[in-house]
Amino acid sequence: MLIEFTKMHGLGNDFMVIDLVTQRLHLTKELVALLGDRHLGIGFDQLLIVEPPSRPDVDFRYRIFNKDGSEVQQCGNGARCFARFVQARKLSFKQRIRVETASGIITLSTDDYGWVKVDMGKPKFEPDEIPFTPKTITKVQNSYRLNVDGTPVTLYVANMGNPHAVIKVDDVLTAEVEKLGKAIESHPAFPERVNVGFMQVMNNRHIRLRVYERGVGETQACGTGACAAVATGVREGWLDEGVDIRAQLYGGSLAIRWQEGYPVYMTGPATFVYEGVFSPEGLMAGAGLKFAPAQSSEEHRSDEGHPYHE
Ligand SMILES: N[C@H](CCC[C@H](N)C(=O)O)C(=O)O
Repeated sequence: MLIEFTKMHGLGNDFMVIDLVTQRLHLTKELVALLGDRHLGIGFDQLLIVEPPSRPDVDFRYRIFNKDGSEVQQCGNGARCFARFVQARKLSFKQRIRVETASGIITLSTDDYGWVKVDMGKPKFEPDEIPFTPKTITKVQNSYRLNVDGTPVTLYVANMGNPHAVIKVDDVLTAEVEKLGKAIESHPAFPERVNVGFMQVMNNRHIRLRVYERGVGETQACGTGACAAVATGVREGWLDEGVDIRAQLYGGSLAIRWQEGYPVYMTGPATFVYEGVFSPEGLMAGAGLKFAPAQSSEEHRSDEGHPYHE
């Protein structure tokens, strides 16, 4: 059995995108991790799955898996690629697409120049909404002091459907992204782990950002990370509210806009790289793993079930 896929990226945050509307695939954590392996598989930061909607008021279901095989609630750069993918595969002829994700519904709007604007929903900042559950909460205004391997770190927390920690730094180029990012990503204070953003405020309309992503490591760009960072900056008065803020990442810039009480809007590009096919049986056999083909249309959900809140 061969499965068609498309390789895409959003500012260098790279994805494998699979249409499970017209194809069937039995997704397991092992198969996802194998597909994400840049030597044994295709290689990606995240795997994006397009599924039929489970409710009449949306166009598709959008599922996201990190390269470590973990299924997560949201992926901003991926959402832009999702919109361009479903149009290219003629799964939708709409310019405004509503998709359900594990963290709720988002709306994707494409223009004639290849850019995509996404309503990413409203940010949440309360610890239990992240979730952020340190043994003792040391709060200074909206920031928290967290002991990271003996070093006190000041961070902000935000949920964009997925959990984010945001650290304000003087210079992203000298920030200890790998060391601190790794330690905070799996810190016990974040029971679902966390994406860790390092934000340098250039001026009230421009930030530089690096993100150590949950389940991946540092990526070239992170859409939800940019949304979490800008929302934090607006809330702290470092950034202007209600206007496009330039979020400059290694892979390029996104336009992020937010003001209290409204969703975060993210606008940016989505890029096609190549199309291909793969054999799940061949891939798993090559890695010494057994592949069980999908039995029924329900079978292509991941073994662990899905984190959908019906
Ligand atoms: N790269 C993605 C974020 C993926 C988030 C994932 N790493 C998680 O575990 O939440 C983005 O553009 O928003």
